[in-house]
Amino acid sequence: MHPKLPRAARRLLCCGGAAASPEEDLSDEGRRSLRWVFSLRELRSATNSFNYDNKIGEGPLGSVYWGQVWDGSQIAVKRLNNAKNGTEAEFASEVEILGRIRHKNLLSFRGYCADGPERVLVYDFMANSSLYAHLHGPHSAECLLDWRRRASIAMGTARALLYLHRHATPKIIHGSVKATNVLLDSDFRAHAGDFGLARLIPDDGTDHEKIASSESQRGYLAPEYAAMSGKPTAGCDVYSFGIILLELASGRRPVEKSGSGKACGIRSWVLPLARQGRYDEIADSKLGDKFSGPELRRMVLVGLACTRSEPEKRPTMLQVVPLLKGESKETLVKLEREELFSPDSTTVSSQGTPTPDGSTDSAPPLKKDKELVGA
Ligand SMILES: Nc1ncnc2c1ncn2[C@@H]1O[C@H](COP(=O)(O)OP(=O)(O)OP(=O)(O)O)[C@@H](O)[C@H]1O
Repeated sequence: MHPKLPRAARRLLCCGGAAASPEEDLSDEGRRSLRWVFSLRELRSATNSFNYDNKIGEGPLGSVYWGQVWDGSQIAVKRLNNAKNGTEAEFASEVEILGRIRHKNLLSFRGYCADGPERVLVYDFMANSSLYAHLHGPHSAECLLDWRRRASIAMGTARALLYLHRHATPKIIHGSVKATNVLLDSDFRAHAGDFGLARLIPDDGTDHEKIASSESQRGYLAPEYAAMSGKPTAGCDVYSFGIILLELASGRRPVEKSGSGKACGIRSWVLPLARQGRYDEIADSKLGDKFSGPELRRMVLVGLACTRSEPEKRPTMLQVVPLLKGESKETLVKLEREELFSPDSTTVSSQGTPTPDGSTDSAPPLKKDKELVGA
């Protein structure tokens, strides 16, 4: 499995003046001042020629390989199937824009390779794989996600999205928020991955469609997305994030088959239990009784608010962060009243047809953060 170490990654540019040594670069992911361009040869060497044994994942846009570079550090290499038809320089300039977007809860770019038809992105390798792997995948039996870790993953992912929506330059709609894109480092800190990839794939809709219809995206798409011709909004990110909150609290998948064999959205499953105050039954059984009741209730309520059918009724990430922290107690009480006790808020619409997420909401909207509505 161990690939040969490549000779050296070439230093491309140094932001902010002072040149840092590679050691400094690697010791502080969040404030790394160097970025790198990798040659195809180096990446082949790092991944044992994109060997099948090195493959750690596959998404609609390409395959991800584990690799090791000249200094022994580990990388995740995403080889894109179908990057935008542009020159190497155009691709490089888009990647460099994304490379400047840094936050402790975003997956760090280490570099890229644009060589002939090859377009490859290089990221820090996350030792604990993805949230998906721990909740539903190969690591789920190990039960490594205790309540503290789940709460920290929720908050870390919320902070990453808030940063992308409000503070990054340019502001970015993630567009593919889901458990496979929440990567976990050796301390189980969340790093949102795959942000900004819409800038690198063709605008013709094919790849956006591929992402939307991929198995790993199932259950995360906001109901309004279908009408948006592949251009998600901040509200879509909020919806997908809400699904992640419900997953973290309950351990359920975004969509599961019910006893009768019908697909049941996680929101439709959680909502009636929350209405009856049966939060203990919502809680992932793997947690046993080792969770904070008030925090779980908060996570569920915020998750329900984020997954309202009507985008204008969802909170923004700016509102979500203090809500999750427990800082907006009054808003949470209001939200609970609106979400759970609104007379019109049923799991089936008045026509008797389930809505895309299995519920309808008619509670009055929260006060909106203008900058983000429809961003
Ligand atoms: N930096 C990383 N460190 C460790 N594992 C990673 C890293 N990036 C991706 N992976 C693994 O590879 C898997 C596939 O990632 P990838 O982003 O290609 O697919 P996806 O999330 O299913 O789809 P999409 O391309 O729409 O995001 C992830 O779920 C994760 O297990």
